[in-house]
Amino acid sequence: MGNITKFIQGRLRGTKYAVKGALLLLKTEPSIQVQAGIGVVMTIAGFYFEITATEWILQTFAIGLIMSIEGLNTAAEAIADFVHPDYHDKIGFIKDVAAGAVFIAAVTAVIIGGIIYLPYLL
Ligand SMILES: Nc1ncnc2c1ncn2[C@@H]1O[C@H](COP(=O)(O)OP(=O)(O)OP(=O)(O)O)[C@@H](O)[C@H]1O
Repeated sequence: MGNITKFIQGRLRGTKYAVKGALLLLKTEPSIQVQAGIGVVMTIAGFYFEITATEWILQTFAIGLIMSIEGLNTAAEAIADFVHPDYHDKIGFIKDVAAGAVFIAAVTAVIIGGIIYLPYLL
């Protein structure tokens, strides 16, 4: 088998696991389910207000940003619980900063949403 074929097969396998992980997140993580729901509502709002292409890009980016960081937060929490199931200050720090990253993404998304929709509403 050629190197290129092996390379493509490896990438396809990687994509399969990545899709599996994304579906796992959507099936099992309440936070991601809420964010996906908000993403659907914002997409409907985008069609309703007929937002511009640039606004679609910003909105899609904001939704993707928050959901991907939430996924990393879930992974960090799972690693923390696996390596140290008991209470520990370091585990608390790891979980707090991971949650802080999601918060920063959420604030960013709210600001982007405000910039896009306030002119349509006012
Ligand atoms: N093992 C631990 N040691 C120290 N502090 C912890 C530990 N587990 C949780 N905490 C503290 O409790 C907070 C919440 O932790 P938890 O694992 O319940 O996350 P969560 O935000 O509720 O998770 P989810 O995203 O699943 O809702 C952490 O941010 C941390 O401050």
